[in-house]
Amino acid sequence: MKMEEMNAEPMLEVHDVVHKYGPVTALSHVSLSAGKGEFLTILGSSGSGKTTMLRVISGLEIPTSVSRLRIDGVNVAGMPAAKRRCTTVFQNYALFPHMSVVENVAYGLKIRKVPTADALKEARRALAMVQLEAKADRNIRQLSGGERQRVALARAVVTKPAVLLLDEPLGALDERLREDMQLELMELQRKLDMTFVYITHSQEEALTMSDRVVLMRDGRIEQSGEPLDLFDRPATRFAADFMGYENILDGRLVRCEGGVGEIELAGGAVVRGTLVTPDALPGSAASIALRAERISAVASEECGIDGTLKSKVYRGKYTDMVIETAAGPVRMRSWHGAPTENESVNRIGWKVTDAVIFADGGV
Ligand SMILES: Nc1ncnc2c1ncn2[C@@H]1O[C@H](COP(=O)(O)OP(=O)(O)OP(=O)(O)O)[C@@H](O)[C@H]1O
Repeated sequence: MKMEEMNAEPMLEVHDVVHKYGPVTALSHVSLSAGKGEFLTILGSSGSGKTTMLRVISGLEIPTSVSRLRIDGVNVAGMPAAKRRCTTVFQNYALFPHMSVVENVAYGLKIRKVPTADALKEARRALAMVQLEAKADRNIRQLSGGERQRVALARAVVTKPAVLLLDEPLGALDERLREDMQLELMELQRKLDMTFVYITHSQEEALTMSDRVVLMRDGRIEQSGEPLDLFDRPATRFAADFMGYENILDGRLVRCEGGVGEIELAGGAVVRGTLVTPDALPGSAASIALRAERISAVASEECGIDGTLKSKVYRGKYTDMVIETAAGPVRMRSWHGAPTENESVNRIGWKVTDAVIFADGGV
C-alpha cells in the first residue's frame, strides 16, 4: 500500500505521549501513527520504551499524559482496555492449557457474547488462515511452539481488531522457525489488510517485515521511515550503529554540495559520502558510516582512503578484513571470487551513494 493512502486514513494515532514509572521516564513526547493495512514496527533495544508504548495503546497502561490517542478515529484515552478495538499477541502465547485449540480461538468471541456455534465456526475459519484447521480439536499441550504462536495469532485476529499489537511474538522460537513465521505473518497481514504494530529488538526482523519502522532510543524516536531509509540512510550515529554499520568514523564536515558531503577524518584524509543531514554546516562535527561489504580494494572507486591490510579471517562464503588507515581501522568484507581477495591492499574505496555522512546531533 502506498504511504499517502496509509496516512490519509490513520487507524492508529498517538500524539505526544509521556509515560513515567516513578522517576523513570519510559516515553518522552512520542508521536506515531499507522494507516489501514500498514505493518508498522517499533524497533529498539531493551528498555527503549517499546512495550510501554504497546501497553499505552492497548490500555494496560494509562499514560502520564497524551494529547491524542485514537484507534480507527475513536478517542480511546481513558477508555478501558476491553473496549478498545485492538488486541495484543504476546511472546508467551498466553493460551489456556485446559481448552482445545478451537476453544482457545473462540474464547475472545464468547466473552463478546457471540453464540457458541457461531464463535466456533469463526474460530475454525481463523485457524484455516494460519494453516491449523486440521489440529483444531487437539489440546494446546500437543502443539509445537510455532503452532502455539499461530493459535495465539488466530485467537487475536478472530475478533477483527482495528489494530493488532504484537509484542515480540517470535522471540521464543528458534531461528529457522522464526524466519518461516515472519513470512507467514506478512502473508496473514496482507490477507487481512489489518493494521499491525509489531515490536522487536531485531533490526533484521524489522527490515524484513515492515512497511515502516520507528527506531526508539531511551523513550524517544531516534528515526522513523521505510526499512530502506533506515538501512541505507541512518540519520544519526546511534541509528547507524543499531542498523549494523561496521564502520563509523568521526571527523569534521569540510564541504557539502548537491547532497554530497566531504568530511576530514582524523589523520587528515578527506572522504566523501551522501549527506543525510542537509542542514549541516561546514565546520561542524560529523561522521561517515560505511558497511563492510560496500567497501572494496578497487582503486577506481569514486572515493576512498589509503590503508594496509592488518588482519584477514576466512569465514566460508566471505573474508573479513581489517584495513589500517590514518583514520583508524576499517572493516571490509570481501566475497569469494572478488578481485581483492588474493591481492595486497594499499587503498580502499566506495561509491558515494554507499557511504552516509551525518552531522553529529542528527537531524
Ligand atoms: N512497571 C515498571 N516499573 C518501573 N519501571 C518500568 C516498568 N516497566 C518498564 N519500566 C522501565 O521503563 C523503561 C522502558 O521499559 P519498556 O519495557 O517499555 O522497554 P522495552 O523497550 O519494551 O524493553 P524490552 O525489550 O526489554 O521489553 C525501562 O527503563 C524500564 O526499566
